[in-house]
Amino acid sequence: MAAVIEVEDLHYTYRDGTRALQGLSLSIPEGSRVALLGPNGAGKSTLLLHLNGLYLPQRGKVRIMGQEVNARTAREIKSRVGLVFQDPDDQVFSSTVGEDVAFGPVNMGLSATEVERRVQEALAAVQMEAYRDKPPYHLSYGQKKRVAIAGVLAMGPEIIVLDEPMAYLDPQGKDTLLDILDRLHRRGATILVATHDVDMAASWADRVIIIKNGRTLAQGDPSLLVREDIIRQANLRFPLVAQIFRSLPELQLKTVPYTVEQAAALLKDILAGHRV
Ligand SMILES: Nc1ncnc2c1ncn2[C@@H]1O[C@H](COP(=O)(O)OP(=O)(O)OP(=O)(O)O)[C@@H](O)[C@H]1O
Repeated sequence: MAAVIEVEDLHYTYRDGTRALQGLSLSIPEGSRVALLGPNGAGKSTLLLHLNGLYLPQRGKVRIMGQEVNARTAREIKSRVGLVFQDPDDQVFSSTVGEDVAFGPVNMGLSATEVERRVQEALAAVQMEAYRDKPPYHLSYGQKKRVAIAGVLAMGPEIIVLDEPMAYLDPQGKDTLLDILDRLHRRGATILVATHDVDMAASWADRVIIIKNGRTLAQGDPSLLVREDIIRQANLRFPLVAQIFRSLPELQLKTVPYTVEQAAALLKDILAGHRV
Protein backbone atom coordinates (compact mmCIF):
# COMPACT_ATOMS: atom_id res chain seq x y z
CA MET A 1 0.00 0.00 0.00
CA ALA A 2 1.29 3.44 -0.90
CA ALA A 3 1.93 5.85 1.96
CA VAL A 4 -0.66 8.64 2.03
CA ILE A 5 1.01 10.48 4.90
CA GLU A 6 4.78 10.74 5.07
CA VAL A 7 6.57 12.79 7.68
CA GLU A 8 10.33 13.09 7.48
CA ASP A 9 12.58 14.60 10.15
CA LEU A 10 9.94 17.15 11.17
CA HIS A 11 10.96 19.89 13.60
CA TYR A 12 8.71 22.52 15.16
CA THR A 13 9.61 25.02 17.88
CA TYR A 14 6.98 27.35 19.35
CA ARG A 15 7.74 31.06 19.74
CA ASP A 16 8.49 30.67 23.43
CA GLY A 17 11.26 28.20 22.54
CA THR A 18 9.35 24.95 23.30
CA ARG A 19 10.69 22.29 20.97
CA ALA A 20 7.49 20.37 20.32
CA LEU A 21 8.75 18.24 17.40
CA GLN A 22 12.38 17.21 17.24
CA GLY A 23 13.05 15.15 14.14
CA LEU A 24 9.81 13.18 13.95
CA SER A 25 9.36 10.71 11.08
CA LEU A 26 6.46 8.41 10.27
CA SER A 27 4.66 6.80 7.39
CA ILE A 28 0.99 5.87 7.09
CA PRO A 29 -0.28 3.49 4.40
CA GLU A 30 -3.45 4.29 2.44
CA GLY A 31 -6.68 3.09 4.03
CA SER A 32 -5.22 2.47 7.48
CA ARG A 33 -6.81 3.11 10.84
CA VAL A 34 -4.07 4.61 12.92
CA ALA A 35 -3.95 5.34 16.64
CA LEU A 36 -1.39 7.98 17.61
CA LEU A 37 -0.39 7.63 21.25
CA GLY A 38 2.08 9.32 23.55
CA PRO A 39 2.29 11.09 26.91
CA ASN A 40 0.98 14.63 27.52
CA GLY A 41 3.14 17.11 25.66
CA ALA A 42 4.64 14.46 23.34
CA GLY A 43 3.76 16.58 20.29
CA LYS A 44 0.62 14.81 19.00
CA SER A 45 -1.51 17.93 18.48
CA THR A 46 1.44 19.82 16.99
CA LEU A 47 1.97 16.97 14.52
CA LEU A 48 -1.74 16.84 13.54
CA LEU A 49 -1.76 20.57 12.83
CA HIS A 50 0.99 19.93 10.26
CA LEU A 51 -1.01 17.24 8.46
CA ASN A 52 -3.61 19.59 7.04
CA GLY A 53 -1.30 22.51 6.39
CA LEU A 54 -2.31 24.67 9.36
CA TYR A 55 1.30 24.56 10.54
CA LEU A 56 4.12 24.45 8.00
CA PRO A 57 7.33 22.51 8.69
CA GLN A 58 10.15 24.64 10.06
CA ARG A 59 12.52 21.82 9.14
CA GLY A 60 11.85 18.46 7.49
CA LYS A 61 8.99 17.44 5.22
CA VAL A 62 5.34 16.45 5.30
CA ARG A 63 3.88 14.77 2.21
CA ILE A 64 0.17 14.09 1.77
CA MET A 65 -0.62 11.70 -1.07
CA GLY A 66 2.77 12.50 -2.50
CA GLN A 67 2.24 16.26 -2.36
CA GLU A 68 4.60 18.26 -0.17
CA VAL A 69 2.89 20.55 2.35
CA ASN A 70 4.07 24.14 1.91
CA ALA A 71 2.59 27.65 1.67
CA ARG A 72 1.57 27.05 -1.96
CA THR A 73 -0.16 23.68 -1.42
CA ALA A 74 -1.64 24.26 2.07
CA ARG A 75 -5.08 25.27 0.76
CA GLU A 76 -5.48 22.18 -1.41
CA ILE A 77 -4.18 19.98 1.41
CA LYS A 78 -6.90 21.37 3.72
CA SER A 79 -9.61 19.98 1.44
CA ARG A 80 -7.94 16.54 1.36
CA VAL A 81 -7.23 16.22 5.06
CA GLY A 82 -10.08 16.90 7.49
CA LEU A 83 -8.89 17.79 10.98
CA VAL A 84 -11.17 17.57 14.02
CA PHE A 85 -9.55 19.65 16.77
CA GLN A 86 -9.24 18.54 20.36
CA ASP A 87 -11.40 21.46 21.55
CA PRO A 88 -14.62 22.04 19.55
CA ASP A 89 -14.64 25.67 20.73
CA ASP A 90 -11.66 26.20 18.40
CA GLN A 91 -13.66 24.85 15.47
CA VAL A 92 -17.36 25.61 15.88
CA PHE A 93 -18.11 29.31 15.50
CA SER A 94 -21.09 29.99 13.18
CA SER A 95 -24.42 31.29 14.46
CA THR A 96 -26.27 28.01 13.88
CA VAL A 97 -25.23 24.36 13.77
CA GLY A 98 -26.44 24.06 10.15
CA GLU A 99 -24.38 27.07 9.02
CA ASP A 100 -21.37 25.72 10.82
CA VAL A 101 -21.50 22.37 9.03
CA ALA A 102 -22.16 24.16 5.70
CA PHE A 103 -19.09 26.40 6.12
CA GLY A 104 -16.57 23.96 4.57
CA PRO A 105 -18.73 22.80 1.64
CA VAL A 106 -19.69 26.45 0.83
CA ASN A 107 -16.00 27.43 0.81
CA MET A 108 -15.30 24.51 -1.53
CA GLY A 109 -17.60 26.27 -4.04
CA LEU A 110 -20.20 23.47 -4.13
CA SER A 111 -23.76 24.10 -5.41
CA ALA A 112 -26.50 24.96 -2.90
CA THR A 113 -28.16 21.56 -3.51
CA GLU A 114 -24.92 19.69 -2.90
CA VAL A 115 -24.18 21.74 0.23
CA GLU A 116 -27.65 20.94 1.56
CA ARG A 117 -27.21 17.22 0.83
CA ARG A 118 -23.86 17.12 2.61
CA VAL A 119 -25.09 19.07 5.64
CA GLN A 120 -28.07 16.73 6.07
CA GLU A 121 -25.93 13.63 5.65
CA ALA A 122 -23.22 14.85 8.04
CA LEU A 123 -25.69 15.92 10.75
CA ALA A 124 -27.49 12.58 10.42
CA ALA A 125 -24.17 10.73 10.78
CA VAL A 126 -23.54 12.35 14.17
CA GLN A 127 -27.24 12.26 15.15
CA MET A 128 -27.53 16.03 15.45
CA GLU A 129 -30.24 16.80 12.83
CA ALA A 130 -32.60 18.06 15.53
CA TYR A 131 -30.09 20.77 16.49
CA ARG A 132 -29.63 22.24 13.03
CA ASP A 133 -31.12 25.67 13.80
CA LYS A 134 -29.64 26.00 17.29
CA PRO A 135 -26.73 28.29 18.11
CA PRO A 136 -23.68 26.11 18.87
CA TYR A 137 -22.95 28.00 22.09
CA HIS A 138 -26.13 26.52 23.61
CA LEU A 139 -24.87 22.99 23.07
CA SER A 140 -23.08 20.75 25.54
CA TYR A 141 -19.37 20.12 24.97
CA GLY A 142 -20.03 16.61 23.61
CA GLN A 143 -22.69 17.95 21.23
CA LYS A 144 -20.28 20.63 19.99
CA LYS A 145 -17.75 17.89 19.40
CA ARG A 146 -20.29 16.06 17.21
CA VAL A 147 -20.93 19.28 15.25
CA ALA A 148 -17.19 19.74 14.71
CA ILE A 149 -16.98 16.16 13.40
CA ALA A 150 -19.99 16.79 11.10
CA GLY A 151 -18.27 19.89 9.70
CA VAL A 152 -15.27 17.79 8.70
CA LEU A 153 -17.39 14.92 7.32
CA ALA A 154 -19.33 17.37 5.13
CA MET A 155 -16.11 18.23 3.28
CA GLY A 156 -15.65 14.59 2.24
CA PRO A 157 -11.90 14.43 2.91
CA GLU A 158 -9.81 11.40 1.88
CA ILE A 159 -7.86 11.54 5.13
CA ILE A 160 -9.50 12.27 8.46
CA VAL A 161 -7.46 13.24 11.48
CA LEU A 162 -9.10 13.47 14.89
CA ASP A 163 -7.46 14.83 18.04
CA GLU A 164 -8.86 13.06 21.14
CA PRO A 165 -12.28 12.53 19.50
CA MET A 166 -13.68 10.42 22.36
CA ALA A 167 -13.10 13.02 25.06
CA TYR A 168 -16.43 14.25 26.46
CA LEU A 169 -18.53 11.84 24.39
CA ASP A 170 -20.94 9.64 26.34
CA PRO A 171 -20.67 5.84 25.80
CA GLN A 172 -23.34 5.94 23.08
CA GLY A 173 -21.63 8.92 21.45
CA LYS A 174 -18.36 6.95 21.42
CA ASP A 175 -20.06 3.97 19.75
CA THR A 176 -21.68 6.28 17.20
CA LEU A 177 -18.31 7.83 16.44
CA LEU A 178 -16.69 4.39 16.03
CA ASP A 179 -19.51 3.46 13.61
CA ILE A 180 -18.91 6.66 11.62
CA LEU A 181 -15.17 5.97 11.48
CA ASP A 182 -15.85 2.40 10.32
CA ARG A 183 -18.17 3.63 7.58
CA LEU A 184 -15.61 6.17 6.38
CA HIS A 185 -12.91 3.54 6.48
CA ARG A 186 -15.02 1.17 4.36
CA ARG A 187 -15.38 3.99 1.80
CA GLY A 188 -11.59 4.06 1.55
CA ALA A 189 -10.66 6.91 3.92
CA THR A 190 -7.44 6.84 5.91
CA ILE A 191 -8.14 7.67 9.54
CA LEU A 192 -5.73 8.89 12.18
CA VAL A 193 -6.85 9.31 15.78
CA ALA A 194 -4.70 10.85 18.52
CA THR A 195 -5.79 9.29 21.79
CA HIS A 196 -4.78 8.32 25.31
CA ASP A 197 -7.24 5.42 25.20
CA VAL A 198 -5.10 2.26 24.80
CA ASP A 199 -8.19 0.03 24.84
CA MET A 200 -9.68 1.90 21.91
CA ALA A 201 -6.31 1.79 20.12
CA ALA A 202 -6.01 -1.96 20.71
CA SER A 203 -9.53 -2.79 19.49
CA TRP A 204 -9.89 -0.29 16.64
CA ALA A 205 -6.52 0.48 15.06
CA ASP A 206 -4.67 -1.61 12.50
CA ARG A 207 -1.59 0.52 13.01
CA VAL A 208 -0.18 2.22 16.07
CA ILE A 209 2.28 5.10 16.25
CA ILE A 210 3.78 6.03 19.59
CA ILE A 211 5.57 9.34 20.02
CA LYS A 212 7.50 10.90 22.86
CA ASN A 213 9.48 14.15 23.18
CA GLY A 214 8.62 15.11 19.62
CA ARG A 215 10.02 11.92 18.08
CA THR A 216 8.60 8.57 17.00
CA LEU A 217 9.25 5.91 19.61
CA ALA A 218 7.63 3.05 17.67
CA GLN A 219 5.26 2.42 14.76
CA GLY A 220 3.72 -0.83 13.59
CA ASP A 221 0.82 -3.16 14.27
CA PRO A 222 -1.13 -2.91 17.55
CA SER A 223 0.87 -5.75 19.12
CA LEU A 224 3.23 -2.88 20.06
CA LEU A 225 0.72 -2.23 22.84
CA VAL A 226 1.81 -5.37 24.66
CA ARG A 227 5.53 -4.58 24.43
CA GLU A 228 6.61 -3.87 27.99
CA ASP A 229 9.61 -1.70 27.02
CA ILE A 230 7.49 0.54 24.81
CA ILE A 231 4.59 0.83 27.26
CA ARG A 232 6.98 1.86 30.02
CA GLN A 233 8.88 4.41 27.92
CA ALA A 234 5.67 6.00 26.62
CA ASN A 235 3.92 6.30 30.02
CA LEU A 236 1.13 4.11 28.64
CA ARG A 237 -0.57 1.14 30.25
CA PHE A 238 -1.39 -2.27 28.82
CA PRO A 239 -4.85 -2.69 27.26
CA LEU A 240 -7.28 -4.15 29.86
CA VAL A 241 -7.62 -7.41 27.92
CA ALA A 242 -3.83 -7.81 27.99
CA GLN A 243 -3.72 -6.94 31.71
CA ILE A 244 -6.01 -9.88 32.50
CA PHE A 245 -3.82 -12.37 30.65
CA ARG A 246 -0.60 -10.88 32.03
CA SER A 247 -1.97 -11.55 35.51
CA LEU A 248 -2.17 -15.27 34.68
CA PRO A 249 1.48 -16.34 34.25
CA GLU A 250 0.42 -19.98 34.71
CA LEU A 251 -0.99 -19.86 31.17
CA GLN A 252 2.59 -19.42 29.92
CA LEU A 253 1.44 -17.48 26.88
CA LYS A 254 3.99 -16.65 24.21
CA THR A 255 1.79 -13.84 22.90
CA VAL A 256 -0.63 -11.92 25.08
CA PRO A 257 -4.03 -11.15 23.51
CA TYR A 258 -5.02 -7.47 23.45
CA THR A 259 -8.43 -7.53 21.75
CA VAL A 260 -11.70 -9.11 22.92
CA GLU A 261 -11.72 -11.31 19.79
CA GLN A 262 -8.21 -12.61 20.43
CA ALA A 263 -9.05 -13.24 24.09
CA ALA A 264 -12.27 -15.08 23.19
CA ALA A 265 -10.45 -17.29 20.67
CA LEU A 266 -7.79 -18.13 23.25
CA LEU A 267 -10.37 -18.91 25.96
CA LYS A 268 -12.28 -21.20 23.57
CA ASP A 269 -9.02 -22.97 22.90
CA ILE A 270 -8.36 -23.36 26.61
CA LEU A 271 -11.93 -24.57 27.30
CA ALA A 272 -11.62 -27.10 24.49
CA GLY A 273 -8.60 -28.47 26.30
CA HIS A 274 -6.07 -27.58 23.61
CA ARG A 275 -3.99 -25.62 26.13
CA VAL A 276 -2.95 -25.68 29.79
N1 LIG B 1 0.99 27.48 21.39
C1 LIG B 1 1.99 26.94 22.07
N2 LIG B 1 3.00 27.71 22.53
C2 LIG B 1 4.04 27.16 23.23
N3 LIG B 1 4.15 25.85 23.49
C3 LIG B 1 3.20 25.05 23.05
C4 LIG B 1 2.05 25.55 22.34
N4 LIG B 1 1.26 24.48 22.03
C5 LIG B 1 1.85 23.39 22.54
N5 LIG B 1 3.01 23.73 23.16
C6 LIG B 1 3.98 22.81 23.81
O1 LIG B 1 4.47 21.91 22.83
C7 LIG B 1 4.64 20.60 23.37
C8 LIG B 1 3.80 19.61 22.57
O2 LIG B 1 2.42 19.92 22.80
P1 LIG B 1 1.24 19.13 22.07
O3 LIG B 1 -0.02 19.85 22.43
O4 LIG B 1 1.58 18.97 20.64
O5 LIG B 1 1.33 17.72 22.81
P2 LIG B 1 0.26 16.53 22.87
O6 LIG B 1 1.03 15.28 22.67
O7 LIG B 1 -0.87 16.81 21.96
O8 LIG B 1 -0.21 16.61 24.39
P3 LIG B 1 -1.60 16.18 25.10
O9 LIG B 1 -1.60 14.67 25.17
O10 LIG B 1 -1.46 16.78 26.47
O11 LIG B 1 -2.74 16.76 24.31
C9 LIG B 1 4.23 20.70 24.84
O12 LIG B 1 5.41 20.88 25.60
C10 LIG B 1 3.37 21.95 24.91
O13 LIG B 1 3.44 22.56 26.17
